[in-house]
Amino acid sequence: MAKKATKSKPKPTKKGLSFKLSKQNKIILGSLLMLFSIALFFSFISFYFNWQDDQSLLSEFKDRNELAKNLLNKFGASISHFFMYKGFGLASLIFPFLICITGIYLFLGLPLKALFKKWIWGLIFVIWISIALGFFATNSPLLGGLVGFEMNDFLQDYAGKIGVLLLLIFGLIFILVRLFKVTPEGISAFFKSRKEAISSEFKANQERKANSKKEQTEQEEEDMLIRSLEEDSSVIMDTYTHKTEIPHLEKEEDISDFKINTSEPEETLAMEVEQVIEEPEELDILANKLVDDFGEFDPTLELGNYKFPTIELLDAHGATGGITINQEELEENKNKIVETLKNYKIGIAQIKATIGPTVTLYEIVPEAGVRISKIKNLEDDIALSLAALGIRIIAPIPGKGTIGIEVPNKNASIVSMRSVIASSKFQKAEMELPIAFGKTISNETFVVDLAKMPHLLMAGATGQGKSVGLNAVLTSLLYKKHPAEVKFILVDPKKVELTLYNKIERHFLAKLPDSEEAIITDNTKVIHTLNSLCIEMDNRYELLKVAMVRNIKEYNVKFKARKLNPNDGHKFLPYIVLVIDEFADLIMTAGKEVETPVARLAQLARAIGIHLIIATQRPSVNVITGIIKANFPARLAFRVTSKIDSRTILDTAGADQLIGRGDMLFTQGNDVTRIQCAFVDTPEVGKIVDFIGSQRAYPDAHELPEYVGEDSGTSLDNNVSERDAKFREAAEVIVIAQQGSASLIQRKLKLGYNRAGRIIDQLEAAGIVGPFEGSKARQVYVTDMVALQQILDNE
Ligand SMILES: Nc1ncnc2c1ncn2[C@@H]1O[C@H](COP(=O)(O)OP(=O)(O)OP(=O)(O)O)[C@@H](O)[C@H]1O
Repeated sequence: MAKKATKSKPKPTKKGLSFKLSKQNKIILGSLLMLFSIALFFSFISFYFNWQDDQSLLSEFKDRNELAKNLLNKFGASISHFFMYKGFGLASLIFPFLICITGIYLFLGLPLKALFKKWIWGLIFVIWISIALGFFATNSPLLGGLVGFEMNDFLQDYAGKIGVLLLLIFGLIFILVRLFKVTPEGISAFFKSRKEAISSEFKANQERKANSKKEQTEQEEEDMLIRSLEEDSSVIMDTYTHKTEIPHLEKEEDISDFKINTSEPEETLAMEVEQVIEEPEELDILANKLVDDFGEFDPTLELGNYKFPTIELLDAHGATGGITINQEELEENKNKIVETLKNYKIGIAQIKATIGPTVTLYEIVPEAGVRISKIKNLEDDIALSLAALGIRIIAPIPGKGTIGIEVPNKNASIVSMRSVIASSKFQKAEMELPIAFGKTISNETFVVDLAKMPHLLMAGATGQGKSVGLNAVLTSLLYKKHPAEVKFILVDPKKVELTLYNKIERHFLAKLPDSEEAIITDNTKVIHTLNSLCIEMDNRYELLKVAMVRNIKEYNVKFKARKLNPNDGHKFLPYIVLVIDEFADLIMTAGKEVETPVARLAQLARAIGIHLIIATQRPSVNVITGIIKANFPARLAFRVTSKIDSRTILDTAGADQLIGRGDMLFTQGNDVTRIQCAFVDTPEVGKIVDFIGSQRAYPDAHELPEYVGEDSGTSLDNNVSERDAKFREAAEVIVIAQQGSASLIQRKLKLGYNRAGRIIDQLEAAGIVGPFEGSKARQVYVTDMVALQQILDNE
């Protein structure tokens, strides 16, 4: 018994040790334990058949001439004698299992915490079985071992036979309830579960498993019992003869051991709760199975052979050797800056130059006590003395504590699209919609994610590089994205800038269902398209809501993992990039009809993957209205003609001092970055679209939802019964305001744009408002409420 106590104690020691073991050592120790458990198992089994013959050899262990019959010879005979005879009898068979499991845990490097629990339960089982067998199989004490026999003896001295029986029953209940979680409800649920739905059937399965485990152990016990009964008579003899020789057992110790063991399961219960937490994941099993069977959904599969454009399609534009530094020019500019500042009594402590593709940045650290505003005020004077256009003073440079003076290089070098596309920064960019704009003043490739912007406002006077900038954006996306992942909607009122992209209509463009051309050049169609995009946005939001995700990225991940059923309307959602060139022209002709859906899209479309790029020549306040500006945090300015225009677009001056030809300022909120836009020529774009266009395409351009517009009033019929329920209210709003616009109805009556549009049509048909007049609001034909009342009453 004393030995038993030492046997149960090493476990925590082993556990503590294993934390220090290296992986290799764990594998070695694990294998050793597994093999040892096998040896133990076979020697135990063998012991039952040969113990009588081998017993006499135990004292002659060292004698090599004596051989035992046990499968593992004298070692097997001795260790089995110790465990089975002097220990726990048949219950000792649990030890090889426990040792084997320990070996497996170590071998596989599994956490040893759960193992501890197994050992505790294993020991409880060993003791309970040993006492139970000692109690019931009094005729064959070998079944319960010496421990079972002595424990019974001891307990019966105090509690009598009935007391021990009750104790055993209590032990059994304890094991069933704590380990197998058997409850009266559980038992009845088990029988009912076959008739219940699949979820409860799962629970029933667990119980069934638990029950079958129980049956298995009982079966084993029975088998062993039968086998031992066959050897019955001789066992009694020997056991009794030995009884008198049994050394005194340290019963107190054993009992206290038991107490420790029974108190441990309290801790292990908490771990069982974890299994319950895992259950909700069952919901994903179907999706995981689908992924296992068919792999993740691949949106690019339909155009599986699509080849991305190659870098050779782009020109190097002579800029092969990088920037050539003109030392003389640098020195000259530096001297001029120092002199000019000296004239105004501003001393310089330090000066440093960073050479960019178009401009060189001179960073100045002024002497102590010089006011920054003084230098900033001298901007024009410094520009004059440097005799250069495009001087920009940044005082101070954010995060640096220096003052920057940007001076244009005499010979600006072109930043080719090829160089920025080939840059590792762009190639390795893990962004949703990466755009390589060009290079910064410190000659770094500037790459941003359109999906994060999430919309872009571009402005610049004519001929300053806007169209090239738009092409750079589109080219970047064409080089990085598969046709399944992004779709463009191109609005080009000038009809010449973006026509080239017609060739990739069936790959990359999206259009309205009834339109022939994908590139939109007429204003009415722009309004239809914008409204159609609003419908698409609402549809996408609905899909996201059903899928319980927050944005398009999560939605597509879920869809790819086959967790969303296409039969429920789910589909892979490509990003949609709407590009509007000459937005000013559009606002001038269509006014609110354009502004409202654009503002709506800009406000809401970020999460569902619709991104807007709006370019304008005239960044005046009536083009870039407050509502549009507020929703376009990312702004890009090429050279503009006035400080006011610069303020309108960037909220700061500076864009008026740029030098043109792709020199631009970009801001995404606070900092303004000066960038030289990458240059991509029309022939290069031509080559790229030819390359893509010559490949297999989708049957048609990506189709946008249908939108029924409100443009022509000629075919409207004045059917009173089909009027909108809010018709009268809308008419009153229009007459009171004397302004016939759909957006007014939308705002006042809190209606969707489409419904407001339909009401306007009905008002036109009823003769209350005039026809569509582009940017202007419709004329209101009814002057006051009395007249309106008469019209409506006479109908
Ligand atoms: N990034 C650049 N690098 C070098 N040169 C450029 C760059 N961008 C534009 N240019 C030069 O400026 C010219 C005009 O550019 P672009 O056609 O893009 O101007 P724009 O602003 O679109 O003019 P518009 O508004 O009249 O269409 C180009 O033909 C080219 O020579």
